[in-house]
Amino acid sequence: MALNGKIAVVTGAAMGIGAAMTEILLHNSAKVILLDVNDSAGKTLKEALDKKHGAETTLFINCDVTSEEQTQAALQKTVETFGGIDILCNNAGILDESQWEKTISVNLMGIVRVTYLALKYMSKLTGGRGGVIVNTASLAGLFPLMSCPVYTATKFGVVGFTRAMAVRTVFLDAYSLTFGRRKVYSTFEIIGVSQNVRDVNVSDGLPRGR
Ligand SMILES: NC(=O)c1ccc[n+]([C@@H]2O[C@H](COP(=O)([O-])OP(=O)(O)OC[C@H]3O[C@@H](n4cnc5c(N)ncnc54)[C@H](O)[C@@H]3O)[C@@H](O)[C@H]2O)c1
Ligand SMILES: CC[C@@H](O)/C=C/C=C\C[C@@H](O)/C=C/C=C/C=C\[C@@H](O)CCCC(=O)O
Repeated sequence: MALNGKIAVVTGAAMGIGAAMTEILLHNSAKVILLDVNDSAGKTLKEALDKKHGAETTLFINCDVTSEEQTQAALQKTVETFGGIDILCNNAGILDESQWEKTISVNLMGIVRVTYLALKYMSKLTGGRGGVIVNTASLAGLFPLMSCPVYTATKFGVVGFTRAMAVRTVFLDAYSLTFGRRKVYSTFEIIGVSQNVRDVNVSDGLPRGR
């Protein structure tokens, strides 16, 4: 996907990997909506990005991905402001074994929540223009870290959810098509593991890899 002109939502964008994703997207002429629960860090980064890339290229929205209401409002404001969503980077995450319920709520439930709410705007099945969803997992989603079992569980969950959604989306797209040859793109990528499901050739209605 060419990034220039695309509208990208990044969760946990105020610092760390999310801030780095934001810089790369802006460097490639995408517009970025930064969602983060840390209001001061988000506003500070927005000020710096305004000077570097121009104020019209970003929007910071204070948003807790554990809140359905805040997430829905942030995505709605994104679409009202920029006209749609092409890219979703589900990046927000914490590592805190002493707060295991919060860890599950942010790392796994947060990604499911933002994905499902964003698909209402992104999916071609509901009037969207399609796009890409990138979920940040971890090596801890591929093999267990004995030092952080709950974090590990959330990241295994992210990997599983992402892989299942990648196949499901292509499958649904394939079945929503009239039979015939048409390219269907659906790419869900995980940091560390890339699950690309694309270029599905639909003939008998069953998706076939290239
Ligand atoms: N740093 C690493 O070594 C590493 C390795 C593998 C995977 N990861 C994953 O990368 C992602 C980012 O990690 P990081 O190292 O940049 O962490 P970080 O702590 O630097 O940044 C995380 C950001 O997410 C935000 N955030 C936390 N809870 C939130 C919530 N409920 N709603 C909205 N925003 C919230 C924080 O405010 C912060 O700005 C995480 O999912 C993490 O699990 C990190
Ligand atoms: C999520 C908040 C962020 O700021 C901190 C992230 C820190 C680590 C993230 C994790 O996804 C990556 C872990 C990778 C570990 C890789 C190899 C060894 O360190 C494994 C050590 C064995 C163990 O700790 O059990």
